[in-house]
Amino acid sequence: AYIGSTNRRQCSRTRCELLSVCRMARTGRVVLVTGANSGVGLALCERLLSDDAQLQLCLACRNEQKAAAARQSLLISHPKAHVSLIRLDVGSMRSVLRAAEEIRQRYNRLDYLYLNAGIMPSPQVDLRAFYKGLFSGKAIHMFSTGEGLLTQKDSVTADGLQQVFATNLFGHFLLVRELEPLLCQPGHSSQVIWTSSSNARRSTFSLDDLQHKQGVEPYSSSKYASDLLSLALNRHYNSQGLYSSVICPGLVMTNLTYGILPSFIWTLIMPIMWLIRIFTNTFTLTPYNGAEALFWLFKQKPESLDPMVKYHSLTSGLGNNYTRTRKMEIDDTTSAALYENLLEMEKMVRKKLKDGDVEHAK
Ligand SMILES: NC(=O)C1=CN([C@@H]2O[C@H](COP(=O)(O)OP(=O)(O)OC[C@H]3O[C@@H](n4cnc5c(N)ncnc54)[C@H](OP(=O)(O)O)[C@@H]3O)[C@@H](O)[C@H]2O)C=CC1
Ligand SMILES: CC(C)=CCC[C@@H](C)[C@H]1CC[C@H]2C3=C(CC[C@]12C)[C@@]1(C)CCC(=O)C[C@@H]1CC3
Repeated sequence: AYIGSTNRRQCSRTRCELLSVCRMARTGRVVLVTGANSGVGLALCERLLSDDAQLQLCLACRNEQKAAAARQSLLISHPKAHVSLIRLDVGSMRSVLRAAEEIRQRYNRLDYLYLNAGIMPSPQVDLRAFYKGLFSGKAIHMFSTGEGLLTQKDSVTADGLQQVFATNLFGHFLLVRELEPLLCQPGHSSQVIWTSSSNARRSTFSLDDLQHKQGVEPYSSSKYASDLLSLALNRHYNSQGLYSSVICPGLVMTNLTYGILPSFIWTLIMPIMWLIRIFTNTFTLTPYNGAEALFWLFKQKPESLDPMVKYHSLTSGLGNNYTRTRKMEIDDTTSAALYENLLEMEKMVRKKLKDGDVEHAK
């Protein structure tokens, strides 16, 4: 379903006016974005500040220098903006707990929590699968999802978790749990927005191997898990005013994709990608375009959102951005089972961290 466009049409004027009235009534909204120092996250911050100068924007990043540079660049275009920094390594559970404590001290509510930080370590492209895919009649599907083309090499974190799982999913889950008091406030609704992917695939995920220790597609598995988890969060927290959604930014040129192919190769094949964009619309290519669905959700009433769909940033052949929904291949039973498993894992991680503190104090 076509649901939005930045190239505004006449018919959407009334809706826009209504939205801006709502916006004025709620100034000073608090927005936290993880992985905000580059790529899609940073482009989102730019777009949010251009839309609402009153925002209290918090960039949650693991690298202080990169975060300070991102803040500086935002302040150059928006000198009066309220932009603060928080140190957060979502792959480290101790860092998540520390950052959450700091956030709870700084703010008394949170309106938007963008769970955007993500990694794809040591990606390998399967060239044979690529050539096969080109002539298989499924080329467009292959280009829009990357299905079957990529494998990654995962590692284990200091917490004993698989790095991709910890970063893309579990650290964010713990963050939501820790920020529950700010997100769930009586008479007030909040949005949690996950940057998922079209690469999320059911077949790469297993409840028996949540962390994807056994496979070679931890990225796809972690993104599918985020789709499931978003549904579970809706089931648990909608009654307390928290609404969760997932988006896909499309294929965007960022540090993540420069890890797949070097940036000069991407530059060389850019004309081919513009051509492919005519057929898929998923080649958003720039971080600004990729942030379209994240920005679109910022402007929606959370109660109107559908927990079963993914919101896709798309860019047409002529370069127009819009957001479109696609039904996800998820179900309540698997989603609830994942949620229960994550709660169990959370208990274990908390205990381990506490025991570690006691041991350290001895
Ligand atoms: N680019 C694409 O084509 C697509 C991207 N996505 C998703 O979009 C999201 C943003 O990625 P994108 O902008 O492309 O890539 P970038 O690499 O530019 O951005 C990723 C961000 O996540 C941060 N990050 C990574 N690990 C951690 C961590 N442990 N703790 C805190 N921050 C961390 C990075 O920080 P640092 O600079 O310190 O590494 C960076 O700011 C990701 O979730 C990705 O999976 C989804 C579909 C397609
Ligand atoms: C001619 C041309 C465009 C070649 C590139 C081939 C592949 C390297 C890409 C085709 C589809 C891409 C894709 C991704 C990575 C690069 C490709 C496999 C992602 C998996 C990157 C991360 C995501 O979250 C989704 C992307 C889907 C499409």
